[in-house]
Amino acid sequence: MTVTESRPAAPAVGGPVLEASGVTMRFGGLLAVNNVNLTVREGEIVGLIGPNGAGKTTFFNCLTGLYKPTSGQVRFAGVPRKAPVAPKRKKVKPGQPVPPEAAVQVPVLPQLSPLPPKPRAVVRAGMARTFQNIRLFANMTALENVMVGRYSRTSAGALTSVLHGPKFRREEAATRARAQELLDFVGLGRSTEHLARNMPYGDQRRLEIARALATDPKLILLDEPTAGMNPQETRQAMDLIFKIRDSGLSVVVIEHDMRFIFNLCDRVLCLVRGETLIEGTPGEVQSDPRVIEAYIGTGEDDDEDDDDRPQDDVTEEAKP
Ligand SMILES: Nc1ncnc2c1ncn2[C@@H]1O[C@H](COP(=O)(O)OP(=O)(O)OP(=O)(O)O)[C@@H](O)[C@H]1O
Repeated sequence: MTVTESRPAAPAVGGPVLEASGVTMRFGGLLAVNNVNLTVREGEIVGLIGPNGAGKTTFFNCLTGLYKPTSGQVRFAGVPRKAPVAPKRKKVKPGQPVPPEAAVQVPVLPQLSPLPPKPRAVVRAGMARTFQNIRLFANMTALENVMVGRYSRTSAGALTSVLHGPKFRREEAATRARAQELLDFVGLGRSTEHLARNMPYGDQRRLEIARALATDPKLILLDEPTAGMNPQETRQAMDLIFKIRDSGLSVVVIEHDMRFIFNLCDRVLCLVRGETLIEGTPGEVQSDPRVIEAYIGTGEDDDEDDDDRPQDDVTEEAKP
């Protein structure tokens, strides 16, 4: 398995941004992730590979704080990560008047796919992520999708934005301008007014990245960013990730496409059955016979001609 091509020279790598030590995650009796360590430095692109069910997404979820690991620790910018905690609701006894704050109904956005729990908690930590399945707001334009990502960064917040309060109006112009800038950055500058549901698949993935970037993260985590892409879209996705890295961010990426990973990443962590098989440079990982062995018999390959493009992914997820 030798698939490394020439890649742009990486800028100097800085200090640790993300440090995971001894991360373990159990689901009942199932040990999905077992004692995994990973350090991601400033300006680094780190790949996470492994056969199906190896624990990649679970580990990702522990890194972002979506899951609280059963044991181990994740530090971001030196600060321990905490899993998001749902806000407590005031209990109302039967027969008692409902307090105004409990009676407020959050307006339903023109729906939309489900958002992960407490995305703002992840954002506040300076991390952003995309998901395996595209989670765009199908009936919103590209610009609106990115603006929604940006609202998690503004003091007005998503609720105020929907209600069009005065604070929202003050911030809207800046939000719109930044969203346009990000669309230009990911190569979607001409698709501003296109509805997400009508955009080509590769563009939808770019749009997701633009929305994640709208939160001004220091680290972006991409879960299978090229799933279902054709070779040209995959090449463009690689160029975009290099561009993101060159803009000063660190990147962690899960992918099944080995050619993509080995050409993109500075370091690669290979998980098998929840445990670290090897962590090293692309050269070290791709020449390790255990990595090849781990994939044999799984039915997985890195054939770029496979047409596994999900159809109507965005509309399926985001149907009203
Ligand atoms: N919420 C959950 N509850 C119970 N088991 C889970 C849960 N999430 C994942 N698992 C199990 O944990 C193991 C690791 O799953 P995970 O999705 O992290 O693997 P993966 O490497 O990301 O796989 P794939 O490449 O197929 O996405 C699998 O056996 C999976 O069935």
